[in-house]
Amino acid sequence: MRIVIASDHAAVDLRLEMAAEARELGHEVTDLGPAPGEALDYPVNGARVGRLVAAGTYDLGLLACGTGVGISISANKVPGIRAAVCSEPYSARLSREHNNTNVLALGSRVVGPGLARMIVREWLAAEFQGGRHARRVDLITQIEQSLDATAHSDSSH
Ligand SMILES: O=C(CO)[C@H](O)[C@H](O)[C@H](O)COP(=O)(O)O
Repeated sequence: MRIVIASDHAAVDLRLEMAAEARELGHEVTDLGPAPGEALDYPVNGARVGRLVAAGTYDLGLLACGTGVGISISANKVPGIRAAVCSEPYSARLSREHNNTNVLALGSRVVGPGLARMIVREWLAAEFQGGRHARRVDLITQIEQSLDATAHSDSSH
């Protein structure tokens, strides 16, 4: 898959680790930086990755900042982006299988390099399961499009 990756200044080392894992798994990875020592505010790269994935230039995005929170919030402001910040592999896998996430964010001050690689591996291996999950992801899209569908939705199983 075509993957775009970026971070802020707080997560350069973790980003390089994540990129290496994705490349070792055979993915084509484009790294938007920043370079070590360069200061960069997380919304800038959260939005850049979000826009590139939403436009279809890349299939998936990987992000990292100190906690993964700020950069995932930023990516999620781009319509079409479902970014999840994860600190263990189970949520990462389920975020793909159930929520069809297209961006994964990690925190360099939260997870170490080994765990980060495991989370990235799990997320990239997982596939959206569709079915009842597709209905829910469609509802998320409708919220994004201000259609207010959740106000009238049947929330039964
Ligand atoms: O945005 C964050 C929290 O969601 C990240 O942790 C940032 O990397 C952090 O705020 C950067 O802080 P710093 O003081 O500039 O290192």
